[in-house]
Amino acid sequence: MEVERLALAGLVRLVPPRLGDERGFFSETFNAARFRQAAGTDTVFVQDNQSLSRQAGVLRGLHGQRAPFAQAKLVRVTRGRIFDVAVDVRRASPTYGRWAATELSAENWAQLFIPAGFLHGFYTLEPETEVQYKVDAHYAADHEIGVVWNDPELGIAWPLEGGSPLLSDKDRGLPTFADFNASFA
Ligand SMILES: Cc1cn([C@H]2C[C@H](O)[C@@H](COP(=O)(O)OP(=O)(O)O[C@H]3O[C@@H](C)C(=O)[C@@H](O)[C@H]3O)O2)c(=O)[nH]c1=O
Repeated sequence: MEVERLALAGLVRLVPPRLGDERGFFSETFNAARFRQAAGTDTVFVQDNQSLSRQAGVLRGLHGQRAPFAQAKLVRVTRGRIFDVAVDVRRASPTYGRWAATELSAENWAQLFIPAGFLHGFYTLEPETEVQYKVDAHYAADHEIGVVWNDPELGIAWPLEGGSPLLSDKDRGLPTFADFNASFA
């Protein structure tokens, strides 16, 4: 397994091996023991999620959940390609408010582990993009938190292609990072 630690502590990019033969390939996309060793975490996942985005230029994010339902996520792409982003909103973190990104695709087979305490979002770079991710806490609608994708203070360099991204109504209405911070004051 290829393991790369990204610039923000705890963020890990993993590429599990693919064993190819004339039929195609086989891959252990999640192996608890190998994952624990590679990511250096005791995370126990309790829910698997999948989304399909019909077109390139769909943006979902930036999302998280408040304690006690904060979620660590292990994200991968089984069809298409995304620009995947994590924003550090761990209150005591020296990198609070900083973001990191990596490309995940069905082709590169990479996964991103995002610890609890980050916001997560992605932008689809191809049509019919299928994202699958494991989370370590159940969905809790009344504990959802978020920040608007284009917040100027965060300054995420989304690789926008062809104008405005396609967003949900909920994501269009997310607060700025300043308002998000004020809600903790
Ligand atoms: C996230 C989630 C949503 N839902 C429901 C709520 C709603 O009716 C429908 C679609 O939800 P959303 O619009 O929030 O879906 P989406 O915008 O794809 O939200 C996801 O975005 C990415 C970036 C993440 O990191 C995820 O954790 C999640 O927040 O699915 C669940 O039932 N369980 C879940 O775990």
